[in-house]
Amino acid sequence: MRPHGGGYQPLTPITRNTADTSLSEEVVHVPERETSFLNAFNGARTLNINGGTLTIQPDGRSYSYAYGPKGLAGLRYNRYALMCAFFASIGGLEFGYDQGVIANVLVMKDFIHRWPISPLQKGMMTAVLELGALLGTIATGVYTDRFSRQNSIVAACEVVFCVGSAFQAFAQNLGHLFIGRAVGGLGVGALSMLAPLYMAEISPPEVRGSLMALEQFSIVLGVVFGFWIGFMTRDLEGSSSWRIPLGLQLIPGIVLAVGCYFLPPSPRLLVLQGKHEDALVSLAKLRLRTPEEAAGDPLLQIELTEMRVETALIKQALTLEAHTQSHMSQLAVEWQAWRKLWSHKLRDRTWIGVLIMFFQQWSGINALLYYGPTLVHSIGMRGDTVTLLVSGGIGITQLLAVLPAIVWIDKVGRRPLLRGGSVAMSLSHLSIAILVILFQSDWPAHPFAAWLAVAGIYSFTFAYGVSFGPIGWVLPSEVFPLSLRSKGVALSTASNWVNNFFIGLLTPVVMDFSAWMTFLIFATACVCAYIWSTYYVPETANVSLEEIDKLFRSSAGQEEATLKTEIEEELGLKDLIRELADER
Ligand SMILES: O[C@H]1[C@H](O)[C@@H](O)[C@H](O)[C@@H](O)[C@H]1O
Repeated sequence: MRPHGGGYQPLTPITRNTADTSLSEEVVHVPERETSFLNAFNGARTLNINGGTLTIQPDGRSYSYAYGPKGLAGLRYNRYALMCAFFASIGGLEFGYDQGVIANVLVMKDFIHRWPISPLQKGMMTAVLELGALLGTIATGVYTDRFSRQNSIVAACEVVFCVGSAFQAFAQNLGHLFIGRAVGGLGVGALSMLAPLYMAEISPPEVRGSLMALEQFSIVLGVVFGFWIGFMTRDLEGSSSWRIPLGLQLIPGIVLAVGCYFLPPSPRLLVLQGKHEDALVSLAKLRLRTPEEAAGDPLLQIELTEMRVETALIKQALTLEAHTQSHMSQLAVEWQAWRKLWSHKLRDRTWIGVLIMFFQQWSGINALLYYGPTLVHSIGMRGDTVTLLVSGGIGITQLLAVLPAIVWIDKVGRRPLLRGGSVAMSLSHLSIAILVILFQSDWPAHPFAAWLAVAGIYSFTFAYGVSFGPIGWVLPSEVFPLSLRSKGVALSTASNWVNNFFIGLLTPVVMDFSAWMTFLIFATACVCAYIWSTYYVPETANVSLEEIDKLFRSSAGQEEATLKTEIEEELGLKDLIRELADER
């Protein structure tokens, strides 16, 4: 028997008013043809519930649900969640915009004339934002669960980001610019983890990947805007050439901060904070149900109960630890929570969060974004064409590539995209390395080979853009349990910033030493990424966030599994599924 008084309040059992729902067994709308095909073999039943489906396996216990079809078609059924996710992703736009704009600003005539800084200082100007972002990410991981997700986003935008951008745009000396970038970085870091976190928490399982890939869409849209706006203003007279593009980033920051007041709160965070009624209201809104429908809708009840089960499970575990923690300082409790991410139960997931960002960065995308022009320069191309072709082109290619990712990520799943993407990325790097070895001594005599190398850059970028680009922002928010999700995502985002920082630092050094070796290093990283995604990454597509626990069951322990089953029984989840399974 599970010990009682274990720290979670038993909740009112689920009461379902079937009269309010359109529950029918005859399959009016099955999300996937394969599902019904498979069902015919394994005896699973698919029930249609208010436009969504619940598939119950013959054991009467395992189930999966969806509010609509998978992939793009499902977005129509989740248009409100889509709108909210799209809005939250403006946080990513800010992040990409800075990357796009800074490359242009640092080479603008007025800027160089006013502040003739050394290459090292230029590097520091870029890196200080990354370091600020790293700090912002970790700090957000510490504090965010105490507030609503919207308030955290507003704080990141208003207080930190807007102050940072204003400092940059109105800078009177280098110090202002430096401070502006460091402070702005704090906000960028906070937003880069808060937006995916919120998006994962409001998304239904069947379109979660597509909705979350919007983060990457916004980041690269930001890169494209930043690059082209900087490109257009760079010949303006005086400081407006760089003040305008730096100042323009205030606009999306303000739009996001104001719009946040209209976003529904994250139902998962509300459950974690014990506000179950509010969570149901928010969930109903997100799933396009009226409050009256919500009370009797089995899909909503299942989703909400799964969240309650997980929270109860965590609280239970925390109560067992409370004894140890009662004499600990706040700081020690916080430290304990971070350490838990590396406990044997959770470290598989933590590695996934950290490594996906490691491989995303070591694929070499930012080496191309930051130093691509230098590279293409070395293969005999000059002037504006170079910058346009590489920096401008890479942004646009990434933007185009994210579209198929949005369509496929839930249909074919995360793993096939990661595996296919890493093969294509390593082949592209490898061919560039070979071309460099063969023709570096005389590029002008081999224009075809030079263009082939440019094609290699583009094919790499496209492969990255459908795989590690978007999935780097999807996977971390999916794999962690509710109580540690914000810290886990913070750690994974921190891995993005740390590796991003090292790539920026090391690429010019290695490139200077040997261009082909640089590409070979990236090719090797992509081969490792292939092995890793094949053997270590579980498929999280179409699984609810709470059910993802099962994918890691191997490391979660039998004791916890039994406890979970008991809590599911107690909160009525099992009864609800059984009742639905028996209903004729
Ligand atoms: O996903 C993004 C995106 O691909 C950006 O272009 C890149 O600069 C970032 O570092 C990365 O995290």
